[in-house]
Amino acid sequence: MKLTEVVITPIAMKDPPLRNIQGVHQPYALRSILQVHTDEGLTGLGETYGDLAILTALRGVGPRLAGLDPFDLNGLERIIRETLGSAAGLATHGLVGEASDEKTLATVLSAFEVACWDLQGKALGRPVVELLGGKVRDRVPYSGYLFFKPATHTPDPGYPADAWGEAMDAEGIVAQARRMVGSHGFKSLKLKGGVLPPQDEADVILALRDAFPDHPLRLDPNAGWTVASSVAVGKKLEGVLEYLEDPTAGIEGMAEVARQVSMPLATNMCVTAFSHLPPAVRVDAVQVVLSDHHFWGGLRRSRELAAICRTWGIGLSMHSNSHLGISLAAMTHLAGATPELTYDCDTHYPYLVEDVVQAGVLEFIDGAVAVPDGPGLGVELDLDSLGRLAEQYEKCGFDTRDDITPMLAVQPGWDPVTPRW
Ligand SMILES: O=C([O-])C(=O)C[C@H](O)[C@@H](O)C(=O)[O-]
Ligand SMILES: [Mg+2]
Repeated sequence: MKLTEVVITPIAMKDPPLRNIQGVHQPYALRSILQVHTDEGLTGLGETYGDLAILTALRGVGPRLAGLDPFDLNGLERIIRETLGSAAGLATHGLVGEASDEKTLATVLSAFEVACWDLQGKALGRPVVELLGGKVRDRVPYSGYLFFKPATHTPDPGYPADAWGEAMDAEGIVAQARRMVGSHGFKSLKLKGGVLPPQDEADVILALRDAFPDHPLRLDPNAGWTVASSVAVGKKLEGVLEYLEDPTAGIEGMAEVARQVSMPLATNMCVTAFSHLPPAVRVDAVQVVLSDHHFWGGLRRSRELAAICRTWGIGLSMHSNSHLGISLAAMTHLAGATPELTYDCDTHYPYLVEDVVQAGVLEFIDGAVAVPDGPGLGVELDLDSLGRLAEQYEKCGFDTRDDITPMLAVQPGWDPVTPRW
């Protein structure tokens, strides 16, 4: 089997005004959807960031893949490395640490690698989870991801407001959590912080603890705090959080906090590439790494990350950005075959109101998604929906994620500086 043609479609999907340290989500989140065709009539699917820089890099690689065997993942990496050359070092959005050549390569590789896994599974009539070694769990548990948010976007994007309403205080977040748990059955909760002053966010966590006495809780201010603030919150929430995620910036800063608080520290910001692991291990900066196949280089490399974490006694969790069903399917196959993943994975999926894959395969029951059992990723592209979201991309007026500009519309003069507190 040989690859013949790659079709890359940028899409825009409606996204609620979710707040974070960098500001607020734009009314549309951008993704790139890959269809990788073969001479045997099979099509492999991939999904990654939709930012123009990544889209351009993907488009540069696509035509170079003609003739490649989708089982030749080393060959895939070689071609991508050669093609990117000095185009590496592109900025990736989404609060996942600094850009680097290593990360650009990993991001571009991942998008095509997942499509190749999909093709391999389709060719063999086997789900991807079996190609990764088989299921270690039938259902993958996800955590309910809570966000501070206003009720509507500013300015009005011209479509009806999302169904979640405002959540800018403890009462709003507890109500959002009740709704998340009620509709999806999540058994753990993560609060995106970096929005209110740290002690207020700690109080929101305490309110969640009262409302959900048995749910493991996480708080993630995306490196918005100083070491001193991080330690103060860490002490206040001792015994309350299952982990504190990226309270402060950098390996050294995280190590300083880790020395003074009792709960594990987790990251998807200071350890986001293999080269970050040795310095982080040396100073015991993080006790949990959030994997993310989109920027760690795909499913194979995510398994390598899992092995390194196992070796060094580091816990493994999973990060997400706003994503569609192809990504959720890939995350679920990967987690389904990765025993080291002992924490519930993150997902933004409950905020999604439109998808490019058929309904009914990826459902949250008791907070978990069953590993799809169809060949490959087990999801099919809905071409009508893809066309509609592609049209939305053309009209939406964005080609790159930017949380700062819409925040300035909400609050003129707002200062994006970090650490903020
Ligand atoms: O765990 C994280 O750091 C994230 O999920 C990063 C994302 O960019 C999130 O903060 C968001 O979507 O606003
Ligand atoms: Mg995080």
